[in-house]
Amino acid sequence: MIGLELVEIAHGYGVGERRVEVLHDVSLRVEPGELVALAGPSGSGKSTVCHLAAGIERPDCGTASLDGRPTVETADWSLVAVVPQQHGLLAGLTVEDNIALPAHRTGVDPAEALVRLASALDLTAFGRRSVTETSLGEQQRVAIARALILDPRLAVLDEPTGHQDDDHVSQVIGALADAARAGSAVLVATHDQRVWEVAHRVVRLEDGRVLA
Ligand SMILES: Nc1ncnc2c1ncn2[C@@H]1O[C@H](COP(=O)(O)OP(=O)(O)OP(=O)(O)O)[C@@H](O)[C@H]1O
Repeated sequence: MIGLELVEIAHGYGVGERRVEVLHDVSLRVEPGELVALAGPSGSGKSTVCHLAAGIERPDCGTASLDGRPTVETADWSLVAVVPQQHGLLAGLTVEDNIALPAHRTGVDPAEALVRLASALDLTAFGRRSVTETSLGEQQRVAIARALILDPRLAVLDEPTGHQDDDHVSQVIGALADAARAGSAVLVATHDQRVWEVAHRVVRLEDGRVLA
C-alpha cells in the first residue's frame, strides 16, 4: 500500500517583501488504486500541491513521498507521471511519439498501451500528426495518455478536463478511473464537479490549508 504521502507541508515563493506563503501544514495521502480530487478556489494552492506531489519542486517544510521515497528524487515516469496545466508536450514530435515518449525512454514497447489509450481518449485519427497541428483539448488528452502509458504508480494531473467538451470529459474521467482500477494512485486538481463525483475522496483546499 502506502502510495503518495504529503506530510505537514509548508511552501511559498519569493523572498523578503515579495515572499508569498502558499501552503500551510498540508497533509494528504493517496493510496494505490485511489482517485483523489483536489478542489478549492483559484489561488488556493492546488497547482502548488501538484508540483510538490509530482516532485517538480521540493517542499520548504515537510515531505512529499511515494512509497516512502521523496518524489523529488523520482525521475521515472513509471513511478510518477504528471500532466501539468501547460501540458509540456514536445512540439517537434507527433501525437503518438509524445504519448510513447516515457516508454521509449525506458525501453518498454508502447504498442498495446498506445492503441488502448489513443482509442480511449479519441486520439487515434491524428496519431501521426505533429502536436503543433492539434487543438488545445487534443493536446491535453495527449498529455494524459503520455502520463498513463507506463501505468504509473502515481499520476498527478492539474485540471485535466479544463479544455474538454462533455463527451471528452467522460473519456478523460474514464481513463483516470481505469488507471486507478489498475492500481495507480491518482491525484487530480480540478474545479470540475464531474470529476469530484467519480473520485473516491475530494480533498478541499482553502488559502493553502486542507479543510477538515
Ligand atoms: N512561482 C510563483 N511565485 C510567486 N507566487 C506564486 C508562484 N506560483 C504560485 N504562486 C501563488 O501561489 C498561490 C497558489 O497558486 P496555485 O497556482 O497553486 O493555485 P491554484 O489553486 O492551482 O489556482 P488555479 O485554480 O487558479 O490554477 C497563488 O496566490 C499564486 O499567485
